[in-house]
Amino acid sequence: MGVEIRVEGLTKSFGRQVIWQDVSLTLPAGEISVMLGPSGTGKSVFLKTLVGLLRPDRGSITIEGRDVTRLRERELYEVRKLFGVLFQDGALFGSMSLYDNIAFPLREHTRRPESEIRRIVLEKMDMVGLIGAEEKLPGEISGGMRKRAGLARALVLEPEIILFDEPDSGLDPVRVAYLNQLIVDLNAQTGATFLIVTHDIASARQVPDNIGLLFRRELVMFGPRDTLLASGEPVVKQFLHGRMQGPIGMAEEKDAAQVEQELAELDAGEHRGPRGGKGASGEGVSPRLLPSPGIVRPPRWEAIAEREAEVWSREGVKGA
Ligand SMILES: Nc1ncnc2c1ncn2[C@@H]1O[C@H](COP(=O)(O)OP(=O)(O)OP(=O)(O)O)[C@@H](O)[C@H]1O
Repeated sequence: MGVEIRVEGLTKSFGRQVIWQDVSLTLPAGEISVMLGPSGTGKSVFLKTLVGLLRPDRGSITIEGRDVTRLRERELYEVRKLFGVLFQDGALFGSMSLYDNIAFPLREHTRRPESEIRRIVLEKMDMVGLIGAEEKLPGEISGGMRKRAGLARALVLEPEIILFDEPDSGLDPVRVAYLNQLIVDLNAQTGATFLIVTHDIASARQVPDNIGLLFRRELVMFGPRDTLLASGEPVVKQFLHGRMQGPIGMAEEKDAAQVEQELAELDAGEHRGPRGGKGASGEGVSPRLLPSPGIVRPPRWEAIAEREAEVWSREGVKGA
């Protein structure tokens, strides 16, 4: 399971405001990719464009041989069945129990009998650790549980692609750690292609196979996690290490002279940034989060390990 998404030359603007231009990348089938970028760089717009909710100005999005940007509403409806989406707040119906919320896509899009719906809903609730909470209303549970319920709902139609819009927003670090493990486990179990938009650097460092970074209306870089973690590109480095020093400013991009001075200071070791020294900001290629014991790992995990070892030896970076 899991399908590839090939994006070529994609440009999106609203009126005269260009959001991003000439974005090209391939989300490999069955892998986890993360899209990073400062606020307002159009990450959510990117997700909406992939599912055909927004039309780009130019470019193509190829999924199973079809270009999403050129499909009519009827065909788009079919392609959308390949997708499961986890919205920021879980997007649950407040007046429905968790069970009914999770059953909703099955009742809406299939003619399956209630007995089968029950089997599927309970299976997905079990996968996300929500057994026993079937009758709860969304307002009666924590934010973390709501996200997991949203995830169970995104899973019921067995999608080939799952899009996560800031799954970790509003969660404490422990809940984020559990959610990350759940994401890695679900990816190994379902084999679906995952794309996660997040601001959480720790998650971006450990969870994905691939990382992309949007900045200044461009896709600065997209590639294997280990390549980006070892990258010397100033924007990538600043973002992945959560530093103030670098091209990304508080509200606006900084001028070139200021960036140069900050980077020179950093190199000279005069200024270690808000999080302290090298180790504290987690530099280097940190290890991948592995699927939990007992979960059968898809064959690609071996290839990932080989690829990472290759980068480590090329970059001379030691994995932890
Ligand atoms: N439907 C729309 N019409 C006009 N402008 C829009 C529309 N949707 C988004 N925008 C604009 O596109 C830009 C990017 O928005 P988007 O929400 O995708 O950013 P983001 O990177 O997801 O931000 P954040 O990280 O803060 O969630 C913003 O300037 C926003 O105002």
